[in-house]
Amino acid sequence: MDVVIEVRDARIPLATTHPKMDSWLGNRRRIIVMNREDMVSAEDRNAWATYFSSQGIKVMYSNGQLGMGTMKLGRMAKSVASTVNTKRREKGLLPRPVRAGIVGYPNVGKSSLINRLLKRRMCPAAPRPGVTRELKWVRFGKDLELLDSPGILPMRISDQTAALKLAICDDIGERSYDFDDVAAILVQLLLRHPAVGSEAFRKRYKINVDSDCGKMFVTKLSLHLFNGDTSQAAFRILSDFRKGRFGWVALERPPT
Ligand SMILES: Nc1nc2c(ncn2[C@@H]2O[C@H](COP(=O)(O)OP(=O)(O)OP(=O)(O)O)[C@@H](O)[C@H]2O)c(=O)[nH]1
Repeated sequence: MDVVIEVRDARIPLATTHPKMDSWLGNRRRIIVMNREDMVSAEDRNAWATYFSSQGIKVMYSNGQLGMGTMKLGRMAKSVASTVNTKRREKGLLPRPVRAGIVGYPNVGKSSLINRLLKRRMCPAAPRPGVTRELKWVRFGKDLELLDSPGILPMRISDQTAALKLAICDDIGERSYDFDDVAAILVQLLLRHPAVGSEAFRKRYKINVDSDCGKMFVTKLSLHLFNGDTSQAAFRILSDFRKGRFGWVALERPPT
């Protein structure tokens, strides 16, 4: 690969980068794509753009579902890797297409981005993690080749908070977590979130939040709506968050 396009979930840009990514990159150029731009606020987008530019990292936003940002991504990949062909020409070799590898965690939108860029359904995309199962090169025009890859996760996610955020954002398979626990943590995160808070919960579910304990709220909601079935209550909270019913908010802010 001449350039690595690392796709992240804009709601959790830190939890969706592989801890070994920097060492794998070596001298390769990298573009970070913050996909799911529609699922965060303009304020979140600006904060992260400022953070990455202060680190000298090229970053762009995209919406893999609607195709926003994909043409820019194609152009950016070609320009970032243009030195490949300059070097080939110097050696008397014919130019070849730039090879861009698209990598990232499961379900962040890699295949959707490629399909949108190619305007064809070349790579399977679905609303669940683990759909892409093999490496696949696809050609875009005469001077760019893209490699779609299966979502990669560390063998063990040592950072439990990151693991919980992946579960909240549906970026890891449902079988690997407990809905009740994950929903309880989500409640806690949203109660503390400046753009959400307890009022959003009161309005949505017509019950008061008595404490900042997420588990207590899941239990209370289960009694209010689901005859005490906490799994159903947990599922409702998670799916409301994923549908933007608490507003489109990022769960991570740039480090200060
Ligand atoms: N709202 C929204 N949904 C998106 C966006 N990009 C992709 N999706 C949806 O997210 C789901 C996952 O997208 P995929 O393209 O299959 O993700 P992937 O990274 O290739 O997933 P794996 O095959 O598991 O590695 C699909 O239902 C897409 O329609 C986006 O920018 N916004």
